[in-house]
Amino acid sequence: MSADLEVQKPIPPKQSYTGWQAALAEFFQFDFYRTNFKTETLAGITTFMTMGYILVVNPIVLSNAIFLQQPGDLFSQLAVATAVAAAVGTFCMAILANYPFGLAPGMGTNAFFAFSVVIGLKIDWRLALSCVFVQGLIFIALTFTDVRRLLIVAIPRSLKHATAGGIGLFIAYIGMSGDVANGGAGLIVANPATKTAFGSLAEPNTLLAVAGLAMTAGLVVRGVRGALLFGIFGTAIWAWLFKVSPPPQGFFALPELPKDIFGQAILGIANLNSENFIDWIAVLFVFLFVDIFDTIGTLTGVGMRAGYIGPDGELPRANKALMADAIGTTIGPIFGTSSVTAYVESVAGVAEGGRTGFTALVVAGLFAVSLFFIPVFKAIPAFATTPTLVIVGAMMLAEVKEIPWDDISEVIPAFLTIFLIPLTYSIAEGLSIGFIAYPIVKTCQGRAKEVSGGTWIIAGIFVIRFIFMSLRFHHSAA
Ligand SMILES: Nc1nc2[nH]cnc2c(=O)[nH]1
Repeated sequence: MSADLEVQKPIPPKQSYTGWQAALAEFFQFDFYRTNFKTETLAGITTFMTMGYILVVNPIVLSNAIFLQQPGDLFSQLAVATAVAAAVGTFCMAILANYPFGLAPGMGTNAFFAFSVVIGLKIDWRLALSCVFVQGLIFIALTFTDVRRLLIVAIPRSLKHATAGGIGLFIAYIGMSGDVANGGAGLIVANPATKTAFGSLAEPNTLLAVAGLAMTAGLVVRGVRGALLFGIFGTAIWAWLFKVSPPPQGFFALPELPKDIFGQAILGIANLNSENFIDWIAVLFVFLFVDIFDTIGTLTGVGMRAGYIGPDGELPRANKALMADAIGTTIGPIFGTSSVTAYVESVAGVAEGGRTGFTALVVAGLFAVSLFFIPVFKAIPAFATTPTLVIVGAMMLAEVKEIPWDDISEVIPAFLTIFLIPLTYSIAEGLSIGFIAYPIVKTCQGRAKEVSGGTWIIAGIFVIRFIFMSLRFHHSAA
């Protein structure tokens, strides 16, 4: 990222720990990454705070589709399923891959699950969960075959930078476009004539999000440690003091075990019959595609920001990171939630200095603990995370400076990727359009030889997928 946007932080000196702290520091390679417990813990809390909204939003989305008598009646069980899936996936990321990435059910696929698959295609929610489960198993198998690592290598370098930049816009868009009715900032709102428009500063959520942004930006530019986290808590406290959103109504609450959903993903396979089989397979491939490319896009984009991607374009330990994601995706539906993915919000912790799996361990621990403190997390309004998401988005966008802007054959695919990731609300869609454009533009310029075999193959698969999707779903997936 560019030096003028970077929050300049001194590199912490090597630490000398003893006992269990030394063992942990060695396991997570603190010396190699020049980090320490304080930085990693702060980073973990920051990432968790920016992701925490999923504990409330995911159950809201899924409870439109997963219910017994009426929508919403399994909300509490879905909240527990969300926390367990996020904790397990993130824990695997910490232990297997030593990366500071938080994982949770993705916001793209949960809406696709609820509105397109269960409500639109009328596939029973148990059967839809079985789809996610089987997709997770295929994901694990693919990781063993090394296919996914090869996919990462096949992404042209300019598209990797473009994905990082696109994620920057995406994360800021997530932060600004949350619905006021759900505690969001409402800075960008839906508009029937123009699709989107500027919200209203007469809305208290919006006004406080803007004030929080000014405060957080002030802290960040002055290089205050923990600025992003202060931004979240500061904005939330203002919201409570000004009675814009209610303060925590309690502290501790025993979680409701997901007894009505647990295991349905496996039992649900029994509902498969000759009538729904084709749709089930089609949905399975959509989940698989979105999950693989969302994860790869996120790992590459956030990995670039954290400085893991070397000049060879490879992400070290990619297969382990992908395996953590695949395990999360396989376990999630057993508890009752849609695919788990590496979260773009992880970049907030990276911006706070988080570099190792210890950051992820803190995130996983907080997700596990959150099971008992749902009232507190429920009280932090989504708009309190807007300042952090916007500032981190600005930091990530700086990645696009690495794109060779004077070479139009690199610029067109890169631009399409940057532009479409936020506007389609999908890293996978933005990346796939860039992938298709890349060989086309290069060939038109007479430079087809510069395109690797892997890029041609993936672009071909994407073309087939788009044709298939438009025939089967009439609209794009998550
Ligand atoms: N990568 C990623 N990050 C997210 N953050 C919120 N939703 C998503 C998602 O679907 N994918």
